[in-house]
Amino acid sequence: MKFTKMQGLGNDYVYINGFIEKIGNPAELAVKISDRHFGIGSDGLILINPSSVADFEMEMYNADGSRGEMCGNGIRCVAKYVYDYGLIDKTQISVETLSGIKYLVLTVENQKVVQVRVDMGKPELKPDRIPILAEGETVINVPIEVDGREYKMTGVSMGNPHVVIYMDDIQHLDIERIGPKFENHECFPNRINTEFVKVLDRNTVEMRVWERGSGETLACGTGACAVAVACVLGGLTEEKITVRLLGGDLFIEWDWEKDTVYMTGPAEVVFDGEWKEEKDV
Ligand SMILES: N[C@@H](CCC[C@H](N)C(=O)O)C(=O)O
Repeated sequence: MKFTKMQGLGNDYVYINGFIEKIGNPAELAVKISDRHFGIGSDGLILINPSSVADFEMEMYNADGSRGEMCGNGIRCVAKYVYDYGLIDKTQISVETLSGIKYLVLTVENQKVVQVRVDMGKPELKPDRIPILAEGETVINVPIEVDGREYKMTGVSMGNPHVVIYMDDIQHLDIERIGPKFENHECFPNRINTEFVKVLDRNTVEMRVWERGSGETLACGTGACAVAVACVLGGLTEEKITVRLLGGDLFIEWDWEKDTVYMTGPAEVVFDGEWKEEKDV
């Protein structure tokens, strides 16, 4: 089975061309290939499939085999894959995801995609699946107790669920300890992605992320969008911001008039490879 490993700001996935390869059990394969010692090593698996409603479909799995509705860094890499490997020659494409169809604009240099701008769609402020809230309530600075300490969380769904937590010091945060406690908190029966954020100025924030199903990653595109929305709602930043992640910067804009969030960032190929027959699932 042929694959391509790609990364967007260090958020790395194994990509499989679903036009050619047929995968019997993608969730199981995601767990095997993501293993950084016994597999290829990645934050998860992404299948690029035919679609009847868009140019392509993105089918995304986290490292633990769970399904993600959307993946911001992943969808930029899908765009690079389909253009660079000759599946399409347009620089404006559509991709079907579990959270709807996304529209992407590709920047091409020397016949290769170097950057992608994604219309990530409308942020949902009504939190999905947070039992502590009454019907219709939004999650803006709502208290939550985690590991014996009270935090204030802002919940934003970018197709997948996120909570944003502000902190003065994210560098020394013990994310391996606190991340799973948010992810598996009783408030989130479907688990959650958590962004720990320090606001630097009105146009710049830095964040670390604990992703549902993958743990700490170097970047999260949907997470960066959720952070931008939360910061605007909290009066902390302008609508256009740079989000500094461990793997590099993303440029996020919440366009009020269109009520959509744009994410712009890079996408890179790491290597092509072949998964050995005897390991197939
Ligand atoms: N890294 C992604 C998000 C991947 C899915 C997430 N872990 C979930 O389960 O919702 C991104 O760049 O958006």
